[in-house]
Amino acid sequence: MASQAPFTLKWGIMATGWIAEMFAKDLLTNPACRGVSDVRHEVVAAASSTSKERAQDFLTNTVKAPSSAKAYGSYHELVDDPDVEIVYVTTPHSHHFQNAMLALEAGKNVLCEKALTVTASQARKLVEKAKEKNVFFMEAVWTRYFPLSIKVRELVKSGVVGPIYRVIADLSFNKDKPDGTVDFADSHRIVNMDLAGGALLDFGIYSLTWLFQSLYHVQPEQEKEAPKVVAAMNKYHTGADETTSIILQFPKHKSMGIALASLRVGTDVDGLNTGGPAIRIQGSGGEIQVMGPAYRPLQYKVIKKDEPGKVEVVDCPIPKDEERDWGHGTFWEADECARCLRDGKKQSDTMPWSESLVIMEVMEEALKQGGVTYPDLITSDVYEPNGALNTGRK
Ligand SMILES: NC(=O)C1=CN([C@@H]2O[C@H](COP(=O)(O)OP(=O)(O)OC[C@H]3O[C@@H](n4cnc5c(N)ncnc54)[C@H](OP(=O)(O)O)[C@@H]3O)[C@@H](O)[C@H]2O)C=CC1
Ligand SMILES: O=C1OC[C@@H](O)[C@H](O)[C@H]1O
Repeated sequence: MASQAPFTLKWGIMATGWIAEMFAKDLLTNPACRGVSDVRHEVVAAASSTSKERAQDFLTNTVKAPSSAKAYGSYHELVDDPDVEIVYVTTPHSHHFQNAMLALEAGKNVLCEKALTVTASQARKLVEKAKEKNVFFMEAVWTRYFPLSIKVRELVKSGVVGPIYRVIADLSFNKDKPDGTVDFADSHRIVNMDLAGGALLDFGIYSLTWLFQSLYHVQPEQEKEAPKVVAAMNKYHTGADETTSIILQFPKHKSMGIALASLRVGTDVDGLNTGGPAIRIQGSGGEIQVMGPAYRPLQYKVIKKDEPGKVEVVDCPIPKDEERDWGHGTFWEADECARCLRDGKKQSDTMPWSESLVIMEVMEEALKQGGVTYPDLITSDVYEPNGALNTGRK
């Protein structure tokens, strides 16, 4: 019997920074290397707000896209390209609302990097626009699509360690310097308030992802309970949060989660994971541990209360395309986008709009309690197609 041709999704990459490179290279890997045959990807265009030359260099030299891929010197041109079926928004958090709206307004499907937006209101407006335009829209929380995450969600649902009552998740990097600063220039997007920097929106979202994956997402729809939030933040001299701790309480489910993020201490103390798991999913009958980093986990362990000393260790390596010498792990979320589009779905069941919105509400509340206030330009939910965030750097 002849096998069906794979569904092909044609991508346009908006911006040419670090994650754009990781993702575009993943798109260009052979899906067979990860055992996928039903979908495939093409990079048909990339745009840089800096210059067309930068976009061309990105396509030709950085990611080695086919020569037919088009380079644009503006985000506007990218979203107007009829060959582009889905736009991947890879700008700093500050820009996501305006850039994703630009693409949605043009009728494009959109995969938008995390954190989805700076405010919950911005996220709601994007969801409304996706609905109005009848297009696919998803927050790029790639970790959720890892086979490891899928397996851990299954384990949680199966009750292998009993009902889950507590989850502790940490994504922190020790960037502490003896002079009291951290190892990022004040202009760097991770600490720059104009770019919505800070530990929460950059790292903490992954800690929250693990809380939400194992305490919220797995709950039946009719039982879903938005958490109560208690948060504390220490602020860096730029005004961004440098160490953030959030407690989420789900009283109806008798469960709690603790999400941690810091630029001063590291989850992985010595680079060898000697410090233990980044994530502990604790049930009455045992615990599932995930070795970090939280965004790209490669191993989990199951420890049961009634089997003392016995630890099931499962490695989940990221497959590599040997020919392209590449495999970062973002291809699984790309495959999800392709399958959703193939199947006519406008949102992903694994990262539904409703959950992105609840997470944005949680982060907004945490920022409020922590006293972090971002500039008006980047918290506005008024779409400005020709504003600075859509047309070039301020
Ligand atoms: N999923 C993941 O694992 C990761 C996700 N991220 C997320 O991706 C997004 C981008 O992060 P990352 O790639 O590390 O960031 P980079 O700074 O490396 O790239 C961001 C790009 O955005 C464009 N840009 C437009 N306006 C500005 C501006 N005012 N200042 C800086 N850049 C601007 C630039 O591209 P150009 O000049 O071409 O327009 C720039 O190269 C963030 O939301 C981040 O949270 C980041 C790292 C990993
Ligand atoms: O999303 C991310 O994951 C990896 C981190 O290094 C990066 O800063 C962050 O944006």
